[in-house]
Amino acid sequence: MERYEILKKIGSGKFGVAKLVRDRWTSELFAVKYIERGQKIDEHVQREIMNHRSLKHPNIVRFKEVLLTPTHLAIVMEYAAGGELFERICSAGRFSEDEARFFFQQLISGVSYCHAMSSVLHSQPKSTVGTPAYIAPEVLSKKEYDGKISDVWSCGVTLYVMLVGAYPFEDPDDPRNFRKTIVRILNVHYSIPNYVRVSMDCRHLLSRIFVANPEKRITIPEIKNHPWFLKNLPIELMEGEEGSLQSSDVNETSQSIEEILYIIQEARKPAEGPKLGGDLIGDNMDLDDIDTDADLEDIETSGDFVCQL
Ligand SMILES: Nc1ncnc2c1ncn2[C@@H]1O[C@H](COP(=O)(O)OP(=O)(O)OP(=O)(O)O)[C@@H](O)[C@H]1O
Repeated sequence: MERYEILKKIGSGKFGVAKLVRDRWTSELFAVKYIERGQKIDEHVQREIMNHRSLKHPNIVRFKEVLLTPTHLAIVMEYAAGGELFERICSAGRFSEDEARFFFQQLISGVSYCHAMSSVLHSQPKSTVGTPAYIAPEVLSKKEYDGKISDVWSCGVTLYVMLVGAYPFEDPDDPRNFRKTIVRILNVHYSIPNYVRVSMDCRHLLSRIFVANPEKRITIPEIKNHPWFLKNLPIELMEGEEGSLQSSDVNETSQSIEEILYIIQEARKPAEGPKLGGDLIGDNMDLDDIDTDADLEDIETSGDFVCQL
Protein backbone atom coordinates (compact mmCIF):
# COMPACT_ATOMS: atom_id res chain seq x y z
CA MET A 1 0.00 0.00 0.00
CA GLU A 2 3.07 2.31 0.17
CA ARG A 3 2.28 3.27 -3.39
CA TYR A 4 -1.00 4.88 -2.34
CA GLU A 5 -1.49 7.92 -0.16
CA ILE A 6 -4.76 7.72 1.76
CA LEU A 7 -6.71 10.97 1.39
CA LYS A 8 -10.05 10.37 3.14
CA LYS A 9 -12.77 7.89 3.93
CA ILE A 10 -15.50 7.88 1.27
CA GLY A 11 -18.00 5.38 2.58
CA SER A 12 -18.71 2.11 4.26
CA GLY A 13 -20.52 -1.04 3.20
CA LYS A 14 -21.39 -4.45 4.53
CA PHE A 15 -17.80 -5.68 4.26
CA GLY A 16 -15.70 -2.69 5.18
CA VAL A 17 -14.71 0.90 4.57
CA ALA A 18 -13.84 2.56 1.27
CA LYS A 19 -11.16 5.25 1.09
CA LEU A 20 -10.01 7.72 -1.53
CA VAL A 21 -6.29 7.33 -2.27
CA ARG A 22 -3.74 8.92 -4.60
CA ASP A 23 -1.21 6.88 -6.55
CA ARG A 24 2.13 8.43 -5.55
CA TRP A 25 3.65 7.48 -8.92
CA THR A 26 1.00 8.82 -11.27
CA SER A 27 -1.08 11.14 -9.02
CA GLU A 28 -4.19 9.29 -10.19
CA LEU A 29 -7.05 8.96 -7.73
CA PHE A 30 -8.44 5.54 -6.84
CA ALA A 31 -10.96 4.11 -4.42
CA VAL A 32 -9.78 1.35 -2.10
CA LYS A 33 -12.16 -1.02 -0.35
CA TYR A 34 -10.72 -2.50 2.84
CA ILE A 35 -11.95 -5.85 4.10
CA GLU A 36 -10.62 -7.19 7.38
CA ARG A 37 -8.34 -10.20 6.99
CA GLY A 38 -9.56 -13.53 8.31
CA GLN A 39 -12.94 -15.18 8.03
CA LYS A 40 -14.62 -12.18 6.33
CA ILE A 41 -12.66 -13.07 3.22
CA ASP A 42 -15.02 -15.85 2.20
CA GLU A 43 -16.12 -17.27 -1.14
CA HIS A 44 -18.56 -14.35 -1.69
CA VAL A 45 -15.71 -11.85 -1.43
CA GLN A 46 -13.54 -13.96 -3.69
CA ARG A 47 -16.33 -14.25 -6.28
CA GLU A 48 -16.99 -10.49 -6.19
CA ILE A 49 -13.31 -9.77 -6.80
CA MET A 50 -12.92 -12.31 -9.60
CA ASN A 51 -16.12 -11.15 -11.29
CA HIS A 52 -15.12 -7.50 -10.92
CA ARG A 53 -11.77 -8.23 -12.56
CA SER A 54 -13.61 -9.60 -15.64
CA LEU A 55 -15.65 -6.44 -16.23
CA LYS A 56 -14.68 -3.53 -18.43
CA HIS A 57 -17.41 -1.06 -19.29
CA PRO A 58 -17.71 2.75 -19.14
CA ASN A 59 -20.54 2.53 -16.61
CA ILE A 60 -18.86 0.02 -14.32
CA VAL A 61 -16.12 1.03 -11.89
CA ARG A 62 -12.94 -0.62 -13.15
CA PHE A 63 -11.01 -3.09 -11.00
CA LYS A 64 -7.29 -2.32 -10.61
CA GLU A 65 -5.63 -4.67 -8.14
CA VAL A 66 -5.76 -6.32 -4.73
CA LEU A 67 -3.13 -5.70 -2.06
CA LEU A 68 -2.50 -6.88 1.47
CA THR A 69 -2.04 -4.63 4.46
CA PRO A 70 -1.06 -6.12 7.85
CA THR A 71 -4.75 -6.11 8.83
CA HIS A 72 -6.81 -5.87 5.64
CA LEU A 73 -7.30 -6.99 2.08
CA ALA A 74 -7.33 -3.81 -0.02
CA ILE A 75 -9.22 -3.76 -3.34
CA VAL A 76 -8.02 -0.89 -5.53
CA MET A 77 -10.45 0.33 -8.18
CA GLU A 78 -11.41 3.31 -10.30
CA TYR A 79 -12.74 6.22 -8.26
CA ALA A 80 -16.27 7.27 -9.19
CA ALA A 81 -15.91 11.00 -8.58
CA GLY A 82 -19.57 11.90 -9.18
CA GLY A 83 -20.66 10.69 -5.75
CA GLU A 84 -23.66 8.56 -4.90
CA LEU A 85 -26.78 8.73 -7.04
CA PHE A 86 -28.76 8.39 -3.84
CA GLU A 87 -27.15 11.51 -2.37
CA ARG A 88 -27.92 13.47 -5.52
CA ILE A 89 -31.56 12.48 -5.36
CA CYS A 90 -31.68 13.38 -1.65
CA SER A 91 -30.33 16.86 -2.32
CA ALA A 92 -32.42 17.44 -5.47
CA GLY A 93 -35.61 15.97 -3.98
CA ARG A 94 -36.22 14.23 -7.28
CA PHE A 95 -34.96 14.38 -10.87
CA SER A 96 -36.67 15.66 -13.99
CA GLU A 97 -37.68 12.96 -16.43
CA ASP A 98 -34.75 13.89 -18.72
CA GLU A 99 -32.24 13.62 -15.86
CA ALA A 100 -33.73 10.32 -14.73
CA ARG A 101 -33.50 8.99 -18.29
CA PHE A 102 -29.86 10.08 -18.55
CA PHE A 103 -28.92 7.94 -15.53
CA PHE A 104 -31.32 5.10 -16.36
CA GLN A 105 -29.75 4.70 -19.82
CA GLN A 106 -26.32 4.29 -18.23
CA LEU A 107 -27.66 1.89 -15.61
CA ILE A 108 -29.30 -0.32 -18.25
CA SER A 109 -26.15 -0.21 -20.36
CA GLY A 110 -24.01 -1.44 -17.43
CA VAL A 111 -26.53 -4.08 -16.35
CA SER A 112 -26.94 -5.27 -19.93
CA TYR A 113 -23.17 -5.66 -20.24
CA CYS A 114 -23.02 -7.67 -16.99
CA HIS A 115 -25.75 -9.95 -18.30
CA ALA A 116 -23.89 -10.45 -21.56
CA MET A 117 -20.81 -11.39 -19.53
CA SER A 118 -22.74 -13.98 -17.48
CA SER A 119 -20.97 -16.90 -19.06
CA VAL A 120 -17.62 -15.79 -17.65
CA LEU A 121 -19.00 -14.57 -14.34
CA HIS A 122 -19.60 -16.85 -11.39
CA SER A 123 -22.93 -16.23 -9.78
CA GLN A 124 -24.70 -17.79 -6.88
CA PRO A 125 -28.25 -18.50 -7.98
CA LYS A 126 -31.07 -18.42 -5.47
CA SER A 127 -29.25 -16.31 -2.93
CA THR A 128 -31.41 -13.60 -1.44
CA VAL A 129 -29.10 -10.72 -0.71
CA GLY A 130 -29.79 -7.10 -1.41
CA THR A 131 -31.42 -3.92 -0.24
CA PRO A 132 -35.02 -4.88 0.57
CA ALA A 133 -36.68 -1.94 -1.20
CA TYR A 134 -35.14 -3.05 -4.53
CA ILE A 135 -35.96 -6.76 -4.40
CA ALA A 136 -38.30 -8.36 -6.95
CA PRO A 137 -41.36 -10.36 -5.78
CA GLU A 138 -40.06 -13.71 -7.07
CA VAL A 139 -36.85 -13.26 -5.07
CA LEU A 140 -38.86 -12.63 -1.90
CA SER A 141 -41.12 -15.60 -2.64
CA LYS A 142 -38.08 -17.86 -2.81
CA LYS A 143 -39.19 -19.40 -6.07
CA GLU A 144 -36.57 -20.34 -8.58
CA TYR A 145 -35.78 -17.11 -10.33
CA ASP A 146 -33.77 -15.75 -13.23
CA GLY A 147 -31.43 -13.09 -11.87
CA LYS A 148 -31.49 -11.15 -15.14
CA ILE A 149 -35.25 -10.67 -14.95
CA SER A 150 -35.10 -9.77 -11.26
CA ASP A 151 -32.48 -7.13 -12.12
CA VAL A 152 -35.08 -5.47 -14.39
CA TRP A 153 -37.32 -4.95 -11.35
CA SER A 154 -34.46 -3.45 -9.33
CA CYS A 155 -33.63 -1.07 -12.22
CA GLY A 156 -37.31 -0.07 -12.23
CA VAL A 157 -37.11 0.76 -8.51
CA THR A 158 -34.09 2.95 -9.25
CA LEU A 159 -35.98 4.72 -12.03
CA TYR A 160 -38.98 5.33 -9.78
CA VAL A 161 -36.76 6.64 -6.95
CA MET A 162 -35.12 9.11 -9.35
CA LEU A 163 -38.48 10.35 -10.66
CA VAL A 164 -40.43 10.51 -7.42
CA GLY A 165 -37.79 10.86 -4.68
CA ALA A 166 -39.31 8.01 -2.66
CA TYR A 167 -39.35 4.24 -2.82
CA PRO A 168 -42.22 2.77 -4.87
CA PHE A 169 -43.27 0.05 -2.44
CA GLU A 170 -42.93 1.80 0.89
CA ASP A 171 -46.09 2.89 2.65
CA PRO A 172 -45.72 6.71 2.59
CA ASP A 173 -47.24 6.88 6.10
CA ASP A 174 -45.06 4.09 7.47
CA PRO A 175 -41.94 3.98 5.25
CA ARG A 176 -39.72 2.11 7.68
CA ASN A 177 -42.10 -0.79 8.07
CA PHE A 178 -40.27 -3.55 6.23
CA ARG A 179 -43.15 -6.00 6.63
CA LYS A 180 -45.52 -3.60 4.84
CA THR A 181 -42.95 -2.99 2.11
CA ILE A 182 -42.68 -6.71 1.44
CA VAL A 183 -46.46 -7.08 1.20
CA ARG A 184 -46.60 -4.13 -1.20
CA ILE A 185 -43.83 -5.61 -3.35
CA LEU A 186 -45.62 -8.95 -3.53
CA ASN A 187 -48.89 -7.19 -4.50
CA VAL A 188 -47.15 -4.76 -6.89
CA HIS A 189 -48.79 -1.96 -4.92
CA TYR A 190 -47.31 1.33 -6.12
CA SER A 191 -48.52 4.63 -7.49
CA ILE A 192 -47.02 7.84 -8.85
CA PRO A 193 -48.03 10.84 -6.71
CA ASN A 194 -50.17 13.46 -8.48
CA TYR A 195 -47.61 16.21 -7.90
CA VAL A 196 -44.99 14.39 -10.03
CA ARG A 197 -45.22 14.92 -13.78
CA VAL A 198 -44.37 11.69 -15.59
CA SER A 199 -45.05 11.17 -19.31
CA MET A 200 -47.27 8.40 -20.62
CA ASP A 201 -44.25 6.67 -22.21
CA CYS A 202 -42.44 6.61 -18.89
CA ARG A 203 -45.53 5.37 -17.03
CA HIS A 204 -45.87 2.64 -19.64
CA LEU A 205 -42.26 1.55 -19.11
CA LEU A 206 -42.70 1.43 -15.32
CA SER A 207 -45.91 -0.58 -15.71
CA ARG A 208 -44.03 -3.09 -17.89
CA ILE A 209 -41.21 -3.37 -15.33
CA PHE A 210 -43.36 -3.71 -12.22
CA VAL A 211 -44.99 -6.98 -13.29
CA ALA A 212 -45.05 -9.71 -10.63
CA ASN A 213 -44.79 -12.59 -13.10
CA PRO A 214 -41.15 -12.60 -14.27
CA GLU A 215 -42.15 -14.25 -17.55
CA LYS A 216 -44.43 -11.32 -18.41
CA ARG A 217 -42.02 -8.60 -17.28
CA ILE A 218 -40.21 -6.51 -19.89
CA THR A 219 -36.65 -7.73 -20.57
CA ILE A 220 -33.46 -5.65 -20.78
CA PRO A 221 -33.30 -5.95 -24.62
CA GLU A 222 -36.94 -4.81 -24.77
CA ILE A 223 -36.21 -1.86 -22.45
CA LYS A 224 -33.43 -0.86 -24.84
CA ASN A 225 -36.04 -0.64 -27.60
CA HIS A 226 -38.67 1.18 -25.57
CA PRO A 227 -39.53 4.68 -26.91
CA TRP A 228 -38.90 6.34 -23.54
CA PHE A 229 -35.44 4.75 -23.27
CA LEU A 230 -34.52 5.59 -26.86
CA LYS A 231 -35.24 9.32 -26.47
CA ASN A 232 -31.98 11.36 -26.32
CA LEU A 233 -29.94 8.15 -26.25
CA PRO A 234 -26.23 9.12 -26.34
CA ILE A 235 -24.51 7.71 -29.41
CA GLU A 236 -22.01 5.75 -27.34
CA LEU A 237 -24.87 3.85 -25.69
CA MET A 238 -26.45 2.85 -28.99
CA GLU A 239 -26.61 -0.82 -29.85
CA GLY A 240 -23.33 -1.99 -31.35
CA GLU A 241 -21.40 1.02 -30.02
CA GLU A 242 -21.23 0.03 -26.38
CA GLY A 243 -18.57 -2.06 -24.63
CA SER A 244 -18.02 -4.51 -27.44
CA LEU A 245 -15.16 -5.98 -25.48
CA GLN A 246 -14.17 -9.57 -25.28
CA SER A 247 -13.27 -10.94 -21.87
CA SER A 248 -9.74 -11.48 -23.22
CA ASP A 249 -9.40 -7.70 -23.77
CA VAL A 250 -10.12 -6.95 -20.23
CA ASN A 251 -6.96 -7.19 -18.25
CA GLU A 252 -4.06 -6.08 -20.36
CA THR A 253 -2.00 -4.73 -17.49
CA SER A 254 -3.63 -5.90 -14.31
CA GLN A 255 -2.81 -8.71 -11.91
CA SER A 256 -3.10 -12.28 -13.10
CA ILE A 257 -5.86 -14.53 -11.79
CA GLU A 258 -3.24 -16.63 -10.01
CA GLU A 259 -1.73 -13.61 -8.28
CA ILE A 260 -5.15 -12.41 -7.11
CA LEU A 261 -6.11 -15.86 -5.83
CA TYR A 262 -2.82 -16.11 -3.94
CA ILE A 263 -3.40 -12.72 -2.26
CA ILE A 264 -6.96 -13.71 -1.33
CA GLN A 265 -5.68 -16.98 0.22
CA GLU A 266 -3.13 -15.00 2.24
CA ALA A 267 -5.86 -12.58 3.34
CA ARG A 268 -7.87 -15.50 4.75
CA LYS A 269 -5.21 -15.95 7.38
CA PRO A 270 -6.17 -13.94 10.49
CA ALA A 271 -4.69 -10.48 10.79
CA GLU A 272 -1.97 -9.48 13.22
CA GLY A 273 -1.88 -6.10 14.88
CA PRO A 274 -4.55 -3.44 15.45
CA LYS A 275 -7.70 -3.15 13.37
CA LEU A 276 -8.31 -0.15 11.14
CA GLY A 277 -11.78 0.72 12.35
CA GLY A 278 -15.14 -0.68 13.30
CA ASP A 279 -17.53 1.47 11.32
CA LEU A 280 -18.88 -1.28 9.17
CA ILE A 281 -22.44 -0.33 8.56
CA GLY A 282 -24.41 -1.10 5.44
CA ASP A 283 -27.96 -1.10 4.20
CA ASN A 284 -27.83 -4.56 2.72
CA MET A 285 -28.93 -7.59 4.61
CA ASP A 286 -28.99 -11.29 4.01
CA LEU A 287 -32.62 -12.18 3.57
CA ASP A 288 -32.11 -15.91 3.30
CA ASP A 289 -33.21 -16.45 6.87
CA ILE A 290 -36.58 -14.79 6.37
CA ASP A 291 -39.48 -16.99 5.37
CA THR A 292 -41.75 -14.49 3.64
CA ASP A 293 -44.66 -16.94 3.47
CA ALA A 294 -44.76 -17.97 7.10
CA ASP A 295 -42.86 -15.49 9.20
CA LEU A 296 -43.89 -12.08 7.97
CA GLU A 297 -45.10 -11.20 11.44
CA ASP A 298 -41.67 -11.98 12.88
CA ILE A 299 -39.68 -9.65 10.66
CA GLU A 300 -37.97 -6.91 12.57
CA THR A 301 -39.23 -3.56 11.37
CA SER A 302 -35.96 -1.86 12.15
CA GLY A 303 -35.12 1.11 9.95
CA ASP A 304 -31.42 0.27 9.84
CA PHE A 305 -31.56 -0.76 6.22
CA VAL A 306 -34.22 1.63 4.98
CA CYS A 307 -33.21 5.15 4.12
CA GLN A 308 -36.09 7.56 3.80
CA LEU A 309 -35.62 9.96 0.93
N1 LIG B 1 -15.08 3.06 -6.62
C1 LIG B 1 -15.71 3.92 -5.81
N2 LIG B 1 -15.74 5.24 -6.10
C2 LIG B 1 -16.36 6.10 -5.27
N3 LIG B 1 -16.99 5.75 -4.12
C3 LIG B 1 -16.99 4.45 -3.79
C4 LIG B 1 -16.35 3.47 -4.60
N4 LIG B 1 -16.49 2.26 -4.03
C5 LIG B 1 -17.19 2.47 -2.91
N5 LIG B 1 -17.48 3.78 -2.75
C6 LIG B 1 -18.24 4.39 -1.65
O1 LIG B 1 -18.07 3.58 -0.49
C7 LIG B 1 -19.32 3.02 -0.08
C8 LIG B 1 -19.10 1.61 0.42
O2 LIG B 1 -18.73 0.80 -0.68
P1 LIG B 1 -18.85 -0.77 -0.61
O3 LIG B 1 -18.58 -1.28 -1.96
O4 LIG B 1 -18.04 -1.25 0.54
O5 LIG B 1 -20.33 -1.02 -0.18
P2 LIG B 1 -21.70 -0.95 -0.98
O6 LIG B 1 -21.45 -1.07 -2.44
O7 LIG B 1 -22.41 0.28 -0.53
O8 LIG B 1 -22.48 -2.20 -0.49
P3 LIG B 1 -22.00 -3.65 -0.04
O9 LIG B 1 -21.70 -3.51 1.41
O10 LIG B 1 -23.15 -4.52 -0.27
O11 LIG B 1 -20.81 -4.03 -0.86
C9 LIG B 1 -20.22 3.12 -1.30
O12 LIG B 1 -21.57 3.16 -0.92
C10 LIG B 1 -19.71 4.41 -1.94
O13 LIG B 1 -20.26 5.52 -1.26
